[in-house]
Amino acid sequence: MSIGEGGLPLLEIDGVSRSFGGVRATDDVRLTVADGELRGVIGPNGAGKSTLFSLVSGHLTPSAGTITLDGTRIDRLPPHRRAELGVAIVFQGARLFPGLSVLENVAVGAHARTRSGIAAAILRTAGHRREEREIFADARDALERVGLGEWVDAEAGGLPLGQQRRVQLARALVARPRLLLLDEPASGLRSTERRAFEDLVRELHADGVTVLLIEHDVGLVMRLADRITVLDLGRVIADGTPDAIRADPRVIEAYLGTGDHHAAHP
Ligand SMILES: Nc1ncnc2c1ncn2[C@@H]1O[C@H](COP(=O)(O)OP(=O)(O)OP(=O)(O)O)[C@@H](O)[C@H]1O
Repeated sequence: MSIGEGGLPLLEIDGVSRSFGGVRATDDVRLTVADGELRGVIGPNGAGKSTLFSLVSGHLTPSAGTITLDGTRIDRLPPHRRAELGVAIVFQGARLFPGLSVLENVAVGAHARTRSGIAAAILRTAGHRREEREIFADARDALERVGLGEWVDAEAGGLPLGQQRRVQLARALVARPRLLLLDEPASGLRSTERRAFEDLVRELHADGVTVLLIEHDVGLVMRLADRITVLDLGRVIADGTPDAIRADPRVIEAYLGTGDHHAAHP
């Protein structure tokens, strides 16, 4: 049995729909991620993966249905409130502050759990200074964890894309998330960078981090995930272990598609 199976539910997406005009981008999606699980979400172009990701991160709200994190409804909360509750996001594409150091970029990720607020930041109270020291210590730990311990002082914008993606991951980890959302984290990476990133996600998962991974690279998801949910035209068409998904005729049809509604193949 792999990690996460049979664990308590952490994320529950229940009957979630979201339309854009006449298009049902997600349609009655149900998906439960267990604590400690690495769940992959795949599907052809336009299947609703990005929409689902935004519904969990809080950048979109559902037209119907509920999303709960460890029993707390989050589907109406703004992204920063979800972050405070433990949802951390690595968005598609690197979005670092290029002129800041690697360490500073990661320290920004700790914002979700700071307590002393803006006034303290301006007044530089003792509490704030202590908090700042803690944040930078945690940022160093997170960078060690992603293999960038030697790079803390480097300018983030000068790093190769594979390293930048690691900085993003560290930035998400420093907030000590309960759920790590990864949106196409391997996109744009060269094959060696891609394999190294894959190993890193595997290590984090082995350490107990719960991950929801949305990814175009089906092979990568098959290798990493405990379970995979397959979307097609906004609906869940399959949900199971990588082996079960690989053999599922509906999945094969959705990808190799007889219909002309699918623009791409895996
Ligand atoms: N902001 C929007 N406005 C209008 N239509 C949208 C919007 N976002 C998504 N859609 C539509 O919703 C459907 C699902 O799109 P979504 O981007 O979620 O799919 P996807 O699986 O992430 O696709 P891809 O793999 O190509 O990124 C598509 O038909 C898309 O055109």
